[in-house]
Amino acid sequence: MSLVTVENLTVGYGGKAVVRHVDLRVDPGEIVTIVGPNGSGKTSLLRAVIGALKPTEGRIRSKPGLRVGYVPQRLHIDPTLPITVERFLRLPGGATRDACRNALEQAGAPDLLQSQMSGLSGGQFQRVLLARALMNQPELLLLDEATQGLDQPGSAAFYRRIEAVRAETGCAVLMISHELHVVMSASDRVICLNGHVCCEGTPAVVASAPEYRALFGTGTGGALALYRHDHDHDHDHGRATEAAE
Ligand SMILES: Nc1ncnc2c1ncn2[C@@H]1O[C@H](COP(=O)(O)OP(=O)(O)OP(=O)(O)O)[C@@H](O)[C@H]1O
Repeated sequence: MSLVTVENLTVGYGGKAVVRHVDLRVDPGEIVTIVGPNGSGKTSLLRAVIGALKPTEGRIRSKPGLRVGYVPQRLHIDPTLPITVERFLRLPGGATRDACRNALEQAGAPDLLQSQMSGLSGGQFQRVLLARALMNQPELLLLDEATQGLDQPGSAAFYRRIEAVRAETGCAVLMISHELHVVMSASDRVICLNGHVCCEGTPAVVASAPEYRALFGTGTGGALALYRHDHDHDHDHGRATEAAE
């Protein structure tokens, strides 16, 4: 059974539709990436999936009792507020210190427990947000451009961690990214959105689709070659994938 099924979804603001007639499915354990230009409705689609935006048409069905973890695009914390990572992670539901440690380890940031939130680098901050999303052992992890502001090696390392989390926990991932060339190797399926679904399929199929190239140009040719090179072999998802981090 799919974790989430979106059927003929239309959502918008003040009577103006920004996403029209979208079908989408996320199955257990798969990584699905949504790409699309600015303003194409990616965040609105994700907000509808988490129930924060009501459909004007169509419907969204979730597996009963589905545990979801959400990593937002950005989160503002008052820099003058003294709050440690542990306190931040324990805030919502009074989690134990061990649970915080485990989540930080899964997020690839095992040493940050006592760090001040205001002293974290951009990459560390995103790892902490990932840890927070992992606290309730989600079956579905939702990421909204979770690497915004990170440099390319930082983004690539983050997405390698996401792949490792999937391998370790078996969770499915639905994520938004501008950087198809960075997330390609971490994605099973890609959906290209521009108000509606322009094209979808494996990363290689989408990167070479005329609809995708019309939106993003042909500059992904090199990335596609890289992807093909990297994927000229079988994956062992059970193996640690972060040796290069
Ligand atoms: N709260 C809101 N009220 C009114 N319009 C909104 C609201 N949020 C988004 N929109 C509009 O909906 C459209 C889609 O926005 P959305 O944020 O979903 O796109 P996006 O693909 O995630 O963009 P980006 O890549 O820039 O983050 C945009 O035209 C935006 O201005």
